[in-house]
Amino acid sequence: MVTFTSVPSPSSVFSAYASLSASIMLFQTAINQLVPRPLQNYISSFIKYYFKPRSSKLVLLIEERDGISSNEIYKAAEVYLYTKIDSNIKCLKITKRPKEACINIKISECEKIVDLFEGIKVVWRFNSKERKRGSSKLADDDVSEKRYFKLSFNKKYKDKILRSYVPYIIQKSKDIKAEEKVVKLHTLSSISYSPSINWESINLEHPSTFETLALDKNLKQDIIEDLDRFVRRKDFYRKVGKAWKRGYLLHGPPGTGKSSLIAAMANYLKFDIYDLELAGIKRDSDLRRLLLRTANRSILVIEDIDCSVELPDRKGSASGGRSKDPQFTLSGLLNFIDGLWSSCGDERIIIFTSNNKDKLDPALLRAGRMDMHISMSYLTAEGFKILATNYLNIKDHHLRFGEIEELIDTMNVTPAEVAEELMKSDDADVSLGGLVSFLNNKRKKINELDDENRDSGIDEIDEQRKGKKPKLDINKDELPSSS
Ligand SMILES: Nc1ncnc2c1ncn2[C@@H]1O[C@H](COP(=O)(O)OP(=O)(O)OP(=O)(O)O)[C@@H](O)[C@H]1O
Ligand SMILES: [Mg+2]
Repeated sequence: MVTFTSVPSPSSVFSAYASLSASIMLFQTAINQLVPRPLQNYISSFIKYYFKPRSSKLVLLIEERDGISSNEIYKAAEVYLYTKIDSNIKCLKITKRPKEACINIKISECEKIVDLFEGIKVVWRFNSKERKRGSSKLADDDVSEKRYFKLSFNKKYKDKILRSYVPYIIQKSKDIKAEEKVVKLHTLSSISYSPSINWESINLEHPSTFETLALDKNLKQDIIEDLDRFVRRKDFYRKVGKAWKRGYLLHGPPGTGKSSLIAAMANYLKFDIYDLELAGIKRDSDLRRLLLRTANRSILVIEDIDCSVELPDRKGSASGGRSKDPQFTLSGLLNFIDGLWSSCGDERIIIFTSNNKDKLDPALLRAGRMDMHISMSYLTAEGFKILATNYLNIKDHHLRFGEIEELIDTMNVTPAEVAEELMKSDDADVSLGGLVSFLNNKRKKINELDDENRDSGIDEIDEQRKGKKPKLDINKDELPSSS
């Protein structure tokens, strides 16, 4: 809640005010004898109102609470002002609640913070008043504190401050909080056969980011742009009547970075991950409950979707306890998710991963289902350089890069295989030497296999083993472009 108060400006107007008050008193004495009392009062208040000196300052009172609900502007100001604490401040308040991890630092009552917004000077002060709740018979500790900020500035900027500065502070505090947010990984609780299957969470400590991912740089750029577009399109989704969600299908051989990409996306957006292991779910009611308990601004992940839906105990066998239920199919699951998501929840991302796109249910591949199909391919020379920077801190070039890049270009090797070699020693020369041996051995094995195939009359050498990289397969099922 914001309230306005006019405040007399101290020095310049004070003397004028004093002499004016004296004249008013003289005038009052003179008319005291002539004019009846009620009329006197009226005239006096009329004169005081019109001759009172006007202040150029306006103060906004920003109270912590508005009735029983909290005041968003107050909370935002607390977060924002923390970033404005500088060396001029001499007195700060620090607090820490028992369950909090870090110390909260706030400005204290004796301090003021001066801020500049588009050339306008504003001054912030913090105030608090103790007040007893209810009757005077209450115990001493039943005292509440009324806390508020006073934001003062020249009143000619009232509109600018209300229309631009206050929204700016709210947005800024949201950005600061988003930056500080710790991303969580939610997994199904270990008592998987209990009827009360639920999510449990830990901090996602996966360090993967888009910088550390060994991926084609155009593909990386495409993914980042797609995510950015998605999060800023709230109004657009509403306008076209689509649920604000986005689906990605990541497919590619094991060790090409599908899980690492999911972690990078979560770290980039600061979205929590819900890792839904379908094998742990026995009842549709559990699935529905779990999905309903996922939060907004989150990523729902179903890994190895081609395997998950073919579990024997999901097919209605007695052991699965679903013998009378209709078969649990992928399309059923997708419809279920679609239905729930269309009716509740905002800013949701769903990601399916698969090692084999050919095995996938057509329901998943049909147009409009997954918005973006991302093929995670084998390592390229460009990707190798990213891994060398990550693991060995080599930023420019190394003597062994030439032969390594040549080998990588002629065979399918996963980033995971190369990463494992690069971790074997802190010494770059030793690690890269080990990698060259590993790649040469792999090359030799591929050649031997090719020879065997040729001898047994198989002309057509499998493209994968021959060394061709799968092409990037970005199947964007884009929404119409927004204005
Ligand atoms: N593209 C990549 N960029 C950087 N590191 C990678 C990449 N791919 C794999 N790695 C490394 O290999 C490890 C395994 O990769 P990840 O688990 O992401 O592969 P995956 O495709 O999910 O494999 P799977 O199909 O077996 O689940 C990662 O922890 C990471 O160290
Ligand atoms: Mg994985």
